[in-house]
Amino acid sequence: MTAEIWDVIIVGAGLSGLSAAHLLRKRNAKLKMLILEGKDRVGGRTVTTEIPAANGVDRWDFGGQWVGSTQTHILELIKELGLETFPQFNIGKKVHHTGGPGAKVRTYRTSIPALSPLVLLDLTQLLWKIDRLCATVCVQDPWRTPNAVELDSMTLHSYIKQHAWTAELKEEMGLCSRSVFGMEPSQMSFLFFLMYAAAAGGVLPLLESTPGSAQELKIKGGTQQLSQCLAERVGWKNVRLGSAVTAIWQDAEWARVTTTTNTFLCRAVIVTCPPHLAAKIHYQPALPSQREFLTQNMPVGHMIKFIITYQTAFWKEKGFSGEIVAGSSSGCPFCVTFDATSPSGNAALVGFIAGEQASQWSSEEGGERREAVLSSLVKYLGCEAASFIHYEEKDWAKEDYSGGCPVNVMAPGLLTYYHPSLRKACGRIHWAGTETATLWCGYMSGAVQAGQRAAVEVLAELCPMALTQEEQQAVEHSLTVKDAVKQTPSSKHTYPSTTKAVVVATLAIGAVLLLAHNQNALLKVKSYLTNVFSTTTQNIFLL
Ligand SMILES: Cc1cc2nc3c(=O)[nH]c(=O)nc-3n(C[C@H](O)[C@H](O)[C@H](O)COP(=O)(O)OP(=O)(O)OC[C@H]3O[C@@H](n4cnc5c(N)ncnc54)[C@H](O)[C@@H]3O)c2cc1C
Repeated sequence: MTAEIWDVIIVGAGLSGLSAAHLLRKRNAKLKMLILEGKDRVGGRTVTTEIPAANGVDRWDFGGQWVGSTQTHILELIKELGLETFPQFNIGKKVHHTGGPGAKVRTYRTSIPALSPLVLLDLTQLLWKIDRLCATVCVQDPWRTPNAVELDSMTLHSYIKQHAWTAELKEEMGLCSRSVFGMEPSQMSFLFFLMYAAAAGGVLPLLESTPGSAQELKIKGGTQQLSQCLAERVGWKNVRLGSAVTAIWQDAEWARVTTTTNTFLCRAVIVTCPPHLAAKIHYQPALPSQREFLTQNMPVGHMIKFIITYQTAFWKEKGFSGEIVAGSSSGCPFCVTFDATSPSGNAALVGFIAGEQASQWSSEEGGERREAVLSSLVKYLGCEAASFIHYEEKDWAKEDYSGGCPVNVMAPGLLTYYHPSLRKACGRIHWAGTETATLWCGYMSGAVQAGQRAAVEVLAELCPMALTQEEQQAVEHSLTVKDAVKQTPSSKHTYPSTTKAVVVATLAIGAVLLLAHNQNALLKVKSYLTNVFSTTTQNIFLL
């Protein structure tokens, strides 16, 4: 069989692969470029599906959904493709249930969760510490972060255990980890968590649905349109669906890319699949052992996303926003829900079963999972929740060529010893995909940034004249630590002033409560102050 000859082959028609293709096409219309995709659709971890709703049918996202105002790469793409965004509805009471099934279900209206003053104090001190550490992280080269080896040798769980005082906050942090990564805090390196947060501008933007955060806006008509529009611009004839790449061979002249049915020759390859799937492709010659070790040890999260449509948004009528946050001890299968009413007014809720809850509920029958979700919704929002129009869910662990979501994380030790190989090209092979991004890594925006970066690398090899001066410099000189830190949006996001006020108030109340009633807590305060003192001293010496 004779092999087809192309200039560039891109593995994966998700946002990263199609963004790379789009940039290559814009810079050099003559480049012969082919995108090979394992699924029978474009979009990868974004998929928009039509389901029954109050006014007939409507479209909802079952993968990536929200964008935020600091996510410049995705926002520019949305604008370029002529798509529109609309804000996430978050007005009204939010429901919060942690502390065990018997604990009181609380409601609150601000961005500060309904926690006791003591837990709020604990939360504030923990976030403050983590955000200070985030500011020291070099996202581009995380192994250069001060104390990198120590930070990378612990998990998020061990850091929380050491630095959070209250059991409720520990549960709260588990919940956050589950809803952001689809993973438990014990499964990821603390330095990885810091890097991920730093790439988003801090911890708060990962969690809130306020300006600057990850859950601020949604795209009218759904996010899969981004990939469909990109495929249109690149040319559908250059996208081959149902074409999973199984092997990539390289020699001095060519890269040979094979699928189960075809072989292609090309001068450069961009691999955009998530690291655990990139590791399944056979490479000849073998990739450097650092790269192999890295990708074989980057587990992917587990999320089941569900949408439930209703005749009316009864929760809004009752003064609720639709946001429910429930800890694993509450007995609720999901960790979080939000209002998902469509721009055309079809009422819906969206929710996530994630981390250990996803692995537990994934093995149950679909009907049982649905009943458990509904009974929790009835408990938190009222009996109207039982009268739904349609329930639809997607278990991403069962999706071919994804095998989990939303992102791959790194176990302890990987960042300090193996991370340089994550983005470093191996001969003719360049690496993209959201996991390789330095801004909003793990998000759709990161996928676009990473695809564009890989396209620039390929242009530098195949047609350097197509690069801007800035791009040429970026390729020639890998960024310095200082520049990389400067690039992260961290300085843009500050704590809301209300949070600052709460810090002061809760510090005072918490201190009085602690000292007056609890000998054990007194010891914790002492150990905390000693810790702050020793960290400050250490930092002074590190300066
Ligand atoms: C449930 C869920 C919720 C999310 N929520 C958000 C959110 O609200 N906001 C946000 O910004 N992000 C969110 N994300 C993450 C976001 O969707 C991803 O970061 C982004 O889509 C990743 O794009 P990518 O191109 O890097 O990877 P992918 O989309 O995974 O693309 C890789 C492509 O490679 C293909 N592929 C894999 N192996 C092969 C092979 N061997 N041969 C050929 N093709 C192959 C895959 O089929 C896939 O199409 C969410 C994701 C999920 C699943």
